[in-house]
Amino acid sequence: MKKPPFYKSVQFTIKGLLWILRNERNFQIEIFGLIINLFLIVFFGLDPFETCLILITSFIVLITETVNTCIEKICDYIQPEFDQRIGIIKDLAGGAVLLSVIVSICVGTLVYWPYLKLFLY
Ligand SMILES: Nc1ncnc2c1ncn2[C@@H]1O[C@H](COP(=O)(O)OP(=O)(O)OP(=O)(O)O)[C@@H](O)[C@H]1O
Repeated sequence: MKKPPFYKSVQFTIKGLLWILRNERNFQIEIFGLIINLFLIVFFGLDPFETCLILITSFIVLITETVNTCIEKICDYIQPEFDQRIGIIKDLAGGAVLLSVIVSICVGTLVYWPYLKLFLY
């Protein structure tokens, strides 16, 4: 198959991201989380290092969710019936999302806590 031009490849990837945004509830929730983080970054005036930490961990969650959805789609395509091996593959992919969410909560707590303390007391 002939390789599409670069701008076409970019169009395909944007199509993929729009698809996941329209169809996957977890991805929508995580995008909402990113929007809240963007608001908090501006509200608390985080420094560049803290901003990078929050953005990197937020995007790691979105990336793992995208890969998880991709793995689920492949699994459903190759084995629509119940299969224990498919079950463990999907559980592992879901586990990767959970790990990324845990690290983003830890980083978020460490970064925001000093600002929250100042804001509350
Ligand atoms: N074909 C299958 N065979 C065996 N177990 C399956 C199969 N499909 C799904 N499962 C089990 O059900 C769980 C949920 O799978 P499903 O495809 O519904 O993902 P989901 O609910 O959309 O997950 P996520 O919230 O991560 O998007 C899997 O983690 C797995 O344990």
